[in-house]
Amino acid sequence: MEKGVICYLAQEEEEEEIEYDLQELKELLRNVDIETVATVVQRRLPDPHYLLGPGKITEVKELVEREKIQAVVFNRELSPRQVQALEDFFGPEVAVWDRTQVILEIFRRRAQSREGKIQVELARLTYLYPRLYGLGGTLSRLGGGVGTRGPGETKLEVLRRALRRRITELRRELEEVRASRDLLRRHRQRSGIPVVSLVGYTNAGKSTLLNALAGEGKEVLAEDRLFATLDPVSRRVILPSGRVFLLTDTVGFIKDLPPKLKEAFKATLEELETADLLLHVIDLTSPYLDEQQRAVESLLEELGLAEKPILKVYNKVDRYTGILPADGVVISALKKINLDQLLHQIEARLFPEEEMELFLPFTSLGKLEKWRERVRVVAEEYGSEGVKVTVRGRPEDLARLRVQVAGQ
Ligand SMILES: Nc1nc2c(ncn2[C@@H]2O[C@H](COP(=O)(O)OP(=O)(O)OP(=O)(O)O)[C@@H](O)[C@H]2O)c(=O)[nH]1
Ligand SMILES: [Mg+2]
Repeated sequence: MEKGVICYLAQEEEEEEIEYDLQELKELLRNVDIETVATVVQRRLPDPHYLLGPGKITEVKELVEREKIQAVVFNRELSPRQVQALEDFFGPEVAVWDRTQVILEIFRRRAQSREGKIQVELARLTYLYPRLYGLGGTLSRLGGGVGTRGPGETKLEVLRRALRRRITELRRELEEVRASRDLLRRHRQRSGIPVVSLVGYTNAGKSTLLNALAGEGKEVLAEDRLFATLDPVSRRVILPSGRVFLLTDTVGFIKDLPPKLKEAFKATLEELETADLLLHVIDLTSPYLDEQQRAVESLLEELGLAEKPILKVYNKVDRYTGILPADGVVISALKKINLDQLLHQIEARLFPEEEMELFLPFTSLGKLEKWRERVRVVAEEYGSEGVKVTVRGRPEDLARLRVQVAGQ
């Protein structure tokens, strides 16, 4: 682990929000092997050179030297000029990061599939492009691969051109990958299997739930790290009734996702458009449960998905002792608690019940008995020759009932 200091520039933020942001940024940093040993908060207008004020940033530098800190991390996106100025200020031994860069680095480490890798590289290059002033530490730290060093106008121009070319190339590749995925998706739609997508804040337990529902031998990566999942993964899940649906995992959401990343991950989130049902997985034990829930909801809204049927799934009840929420389903994906109820709810939403009216002569009334488990009688109206019953159940059960019991 490297040592890092977080520099937080606050303006309107309340104390509570600052605390939340700091926690989250610390968590993000843990994912790139940086341990936060100090945080510095300043409330002021952004300084054009150093983001924080000159006095404050000097204090930070003293701290960095005293504590032998290797990384200085800012909560806001730095402009190209600020990166340059800060790198000059702290010297070559110290890495200067902003939040976007941290998230990019996490994504880079996690990307597995072809599509995920392309998306991440695109996002990195797009982030990097305007920052190609000189060639400070940023470029080499971000991996480069487009040249090694050498300031000077011409070299810079060459580099920019190379970058532009690479970006165009990657966009084309991404189109290809997407096209083949569309094909896959169309196959799926034709097969008529309903699709359920897991959404939720990072670390809520989506991948764990996917594993728990899909059964043995088909595990996807689940670990106690943010953004464990970068690529959508689908598994077949069998309902108690024997019906099947596809369950799709997605990358975890996060508050204030940098716009560039949002664009880069569009393909992942596009997957959600074809979902018949979204399972919004919520970590009951998170002290930021409300913020996280809101972050997910507003992102869904931005993506035009707010109208989709959504089932809230409150997870990690095994570690929770507070008041249980009144809506949704409460489960533990890890300890497999209440998963049957969850499946039941999924089934009810994917295959809604219908109502049917039947006329039964008194002599046939007994036949209804053996159907009690599959359909429910919701109304009865007695006449002189028989009963008019209203039953609820799944469409195919109702159809069979009509034939067998009533012969109608
Ligand atoms: N105690 C407890 N821990 C859980 C439960 N479900 C998941 N976890 C833990 O929470 C952590 C995150 O789980 P993941 O399934 O990777 O979370 P995720 O939502 O897929 O995270 P991202 O892929 O980063 O978005 C892991 O350490 C899991 O073991 C649960 O029901 N109870
Ligand atoms: Mg996951």
